[in-house]
Amino acid sequence: MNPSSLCSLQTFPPISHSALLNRHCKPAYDSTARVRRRAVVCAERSSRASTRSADDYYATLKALKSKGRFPRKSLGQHYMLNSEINDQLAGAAGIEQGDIVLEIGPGTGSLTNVLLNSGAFVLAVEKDKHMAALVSERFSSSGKLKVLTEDIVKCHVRSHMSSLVGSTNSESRKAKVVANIPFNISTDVIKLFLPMGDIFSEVVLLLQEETAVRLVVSSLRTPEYRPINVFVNFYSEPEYKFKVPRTNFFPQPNVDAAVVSFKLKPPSEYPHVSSTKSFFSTVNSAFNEKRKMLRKSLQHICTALEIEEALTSIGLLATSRPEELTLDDFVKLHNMIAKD
Ligand SMILES: C[S@@+](CC[C@H](N)C(=O)[O-])C[C@H]1O[C@@H](n2cnc3c(N)ncnc32)[C@H](O)[C@@H]1O
Repeated sequence: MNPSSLCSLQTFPPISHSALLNRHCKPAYDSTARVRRRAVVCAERSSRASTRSADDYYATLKALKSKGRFPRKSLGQHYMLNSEINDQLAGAAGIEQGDIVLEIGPGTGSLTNVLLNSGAFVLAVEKDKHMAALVSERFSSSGKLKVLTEDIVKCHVRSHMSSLVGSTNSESRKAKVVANIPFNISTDVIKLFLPMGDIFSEVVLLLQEETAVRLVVSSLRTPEYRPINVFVNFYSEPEYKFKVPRTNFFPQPNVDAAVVSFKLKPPSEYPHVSSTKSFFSTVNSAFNEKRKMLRKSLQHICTALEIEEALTSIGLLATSRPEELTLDDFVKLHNMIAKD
């Protein structure tokens, strides 16, 4: 087994917030101390091998302490301790020299480091002003990082990206989003970025595993199939990449994570609907009362008879329920019954 595969098996025990801020804090158990010592050896080996500074457990604590910070739950601050996973995240997005990458929530900069080392120009959007300052200072000499202290959900992504693409002369290549995001803004981030296939080619996210499965694997006729699945498939080709056990984060969350890549469709490849607003409003209405047949739940759009006729003309049962329709079925149904 080579040293890098040893690193990937490394687990990191949780530590209390008070211990984090305590200068003289010592691990409570011998076994914990051994695990942590191994983590440091591993990090030293990989930094010797790759000339990258490691973002291991101790480096993360040190970085946080330098700003007098401890992880905030409200901001979903679970920092990545395993640089191999950051390498794999960047690898999943195929990051290469000259790419423009938007990173959401750089935190201490462990992923930012990998992205910059891959030759990308990074626009990092960080809500926590202390972490934004930390990451700016850390990479101040790179000349390839711009940090915005903003909430990504309220950020004017398009205008920031267009000024960046202009200034870095990369008009021909689309940008990418690569991020380990707080779990509580996953849906907002997906709704914000998936319809941006005109400026981004892919969005690679580290999500809560359950969310990752729900977005990518949920299939027809299962209780998990929801309007968000129709949305995701409308704008992208999603792929579940790999699971990331919770032990790789500090502090350790209560759930595992997983990496998902969304290859964004260019607008010319979106399914043809008269209006996306009216399409998604139809899909949402269909799922509002999931147990109801579409001929009932869509009666605010047209009569039950018209819905039955539309369903049978596209090869579906007149009694169909929403969880039985693929994206393509919804598109056909909408185009037959929509009034706009
Ligand atoms: C899960 S941590 C990941 C940190 C770092 N990328 C890593 O992998 O260790 C999430 C980061 O997102 C930041 N954050 C939380 N909510 C945000 C928001 N709405 N907009 C931008 N950044 C946010 C947090 O402050 C934190 O730094």
